Amino acid sequence: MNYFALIPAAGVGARMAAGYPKQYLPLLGKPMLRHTVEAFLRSPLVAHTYVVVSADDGYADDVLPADLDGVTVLRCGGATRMESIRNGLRLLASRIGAEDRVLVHDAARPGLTPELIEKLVAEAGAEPAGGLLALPVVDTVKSKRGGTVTTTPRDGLWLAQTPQMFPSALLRRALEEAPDPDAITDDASAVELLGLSPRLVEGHPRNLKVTLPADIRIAEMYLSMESTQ
Ligand SMILES: Nc1ccn([C@@H]2O[C@H](COP(=O)(O)OP(=O)(O)OP(=O)(O)O)[C@@H](O)[C@H]2O)c(=O)n1
Ligand SMILES: C[C@](O)(CO)[C@H](O)COP(=O)(O)O
Repeated sequence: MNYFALIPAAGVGARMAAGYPKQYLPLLGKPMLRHTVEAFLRSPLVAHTYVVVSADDGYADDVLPADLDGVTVLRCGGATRMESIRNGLRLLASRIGAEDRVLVHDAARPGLTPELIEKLVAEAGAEPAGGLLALPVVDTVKSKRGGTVTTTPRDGLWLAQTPQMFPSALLRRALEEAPDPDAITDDASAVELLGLSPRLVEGHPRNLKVTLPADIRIAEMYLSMESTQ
């Protein structure tokens, strides 16, 4: 069994509003996507990394040149994150075996480390339903429906991170059969819809998703620190 990384990197970064896709923003002088890919290139567990970009992407060839070993750029991005992943899996059907594990990881989470990849694989590599990094909720959680505000018990609540790792055949089936792919914001939820429970593996705050302008400084702070502890 081999482990492959699949990185959706075809988003436009509307909430970042940088004027170009946020995965190419410099963090400590290096493009975000390059930080993200390097976490997988540094991991001895990962056989190969595939990055999905949009067909008209004008940045990826500079950030991930063709002579960079261990990574392949696929120009098959879709209109949503789910579509980009599904298109990537379709292209890779002959290269990734049914029981091989696919680690889907957002380009926009550059704080991932080889140690976090190793932890995910150690704790969920043998799980038939796969697993994902996630963080237990530590704040008090409020719900607002119309004008009514209530407090939701935080026991058992987790915030999903990536990588999210599944046997490739299971992930393919989950994404192909998802009734409303637009409503699915992570891969695990497609697997949950098949009646399965992916394992939650505690991640780390450094693996934040860079979404808003304020996240850039936080990501740079974590990237300047060596340890995940
Ligand atoms: N059509 C899309 C949309 C998103 N993504 C990727 O999915 C990850 C998580 O998405 P998000 O943070 O929402 O990125 P964007 O869609 O770029 O951001 P926004 O929603 O603010 O436009 C990112 O690595 C993004 O590049 C993708 O591959 N294809
Ligand atoms: C996959 C994800 O990063 C898990 O937290 C998240 O669901 C992506 O969400 P977004 O709506 O694309 O920002």
